[in-house]
Amino acid sequence: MSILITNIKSLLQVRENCPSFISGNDMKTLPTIENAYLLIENDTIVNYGPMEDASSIEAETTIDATGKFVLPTWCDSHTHIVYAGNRELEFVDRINGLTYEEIANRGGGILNSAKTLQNTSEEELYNQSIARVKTVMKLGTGALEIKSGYGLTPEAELKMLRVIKRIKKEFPVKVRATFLGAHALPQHYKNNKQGYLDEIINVMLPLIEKEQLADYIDIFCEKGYFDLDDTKQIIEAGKKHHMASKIHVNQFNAFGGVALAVENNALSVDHLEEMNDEDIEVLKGSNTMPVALPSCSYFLSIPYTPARKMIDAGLPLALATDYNPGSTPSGNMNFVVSTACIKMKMTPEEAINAATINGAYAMGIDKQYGSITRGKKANVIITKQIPSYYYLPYSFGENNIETVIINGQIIA
Ligand SMILES: N=CN[C@@H](CCC(=O)O)C(=O)O
Ligand SMILES: [Zn+2]
Repeated sequence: MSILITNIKSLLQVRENCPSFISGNDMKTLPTIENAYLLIENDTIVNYGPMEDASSIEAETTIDATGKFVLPTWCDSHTHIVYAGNRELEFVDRINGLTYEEIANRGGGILNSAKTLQNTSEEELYNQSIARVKTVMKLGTGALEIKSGYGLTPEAELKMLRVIKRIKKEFPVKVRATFLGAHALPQHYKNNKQGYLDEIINVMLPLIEKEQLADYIDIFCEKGYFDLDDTKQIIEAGKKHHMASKIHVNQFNAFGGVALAVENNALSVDHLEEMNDEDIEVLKGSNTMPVALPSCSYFLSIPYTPARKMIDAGLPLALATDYNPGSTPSGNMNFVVSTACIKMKMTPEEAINAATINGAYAMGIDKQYGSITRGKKANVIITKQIPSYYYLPYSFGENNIETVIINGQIIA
């Protein structure tokens, strides 16, 4: 199967030799080819260039992209898209004055979702989750990291991870799985946090490795959830089972979690709504990708990750949705890119770099995803006719996507 896209107004994020990620000042550059073509064969980008070089190329399907832009699909490196039910009652509780923390302390929040998930069959969980996966694919997401963490028992965590594995197998979207057993302390371990950590380390992790259910490990490093010592235990246990770490950290409080993650070579540190100078300093020159989740800040009315300060200090930054029932019931990367520009003062170029190649790095797939590069996977968005690519973040809430191609398959 071959697809030739012709007359592309501008082909975005074209990188012959794509670096693993883009940092600091370089994030301001988005390499493009004007009036371009793109050739896909099966699941791979095989060629591209200016239209005048395309005259002799033939393909089974040709798409005329006159007036339209083509760019890599979004790489959403932080989601909890596999969950059961919703939490719209808590949403109304928050409107009426309760805080996220107060809701969690009453047994709502993550524990509420865990209860629902424990009582949901694997088949039903799969069906609820794939409805969301189909939606985000149509919104231009071609790669998804998906976390467990709403199970909180060996049985329910494995149920979540098996659903993720099935999505990985049955959908063209690229999926990476992260084990987040340490998302919250379950009720039955209320006064025995070490007991739960031991269960994660000695019971869950060996089972997960045996069934090859997770690529990465995660923990919610936050006051009232898990502290630095707990985080160290989880990162080290992950290493023993060949899982690099991606850490929820600095969502509400900054207390050294970023430094701990960097020292331990974490692949990413995610949230970062609260950042002090030391956090920025330790990230410099490291291989750990900072990941901002602006939809979460929007939905919870908490600070936005200080993107400007971080990028101006020379750091890279990735953008992701955090799609989950409690803090971000949305998996729309277009909204994330808009919000990053509007609220975090990222330029459109910075936001697109953050949502493509840097997102790919934050989920360990930068060799095959995140840019228009010969040999990379054929994952592209074709926009509607729009005046410029600035229009993508500018027209927030509007759907500017006409066609999505994932793994060489036309999705929408
Ligand atoms: N912060 C921790 N975990 C999720 C939200 C969990 C929930 O409220 O269900 C997050 O990334 O925002
Ligand atoms: Zn999260």
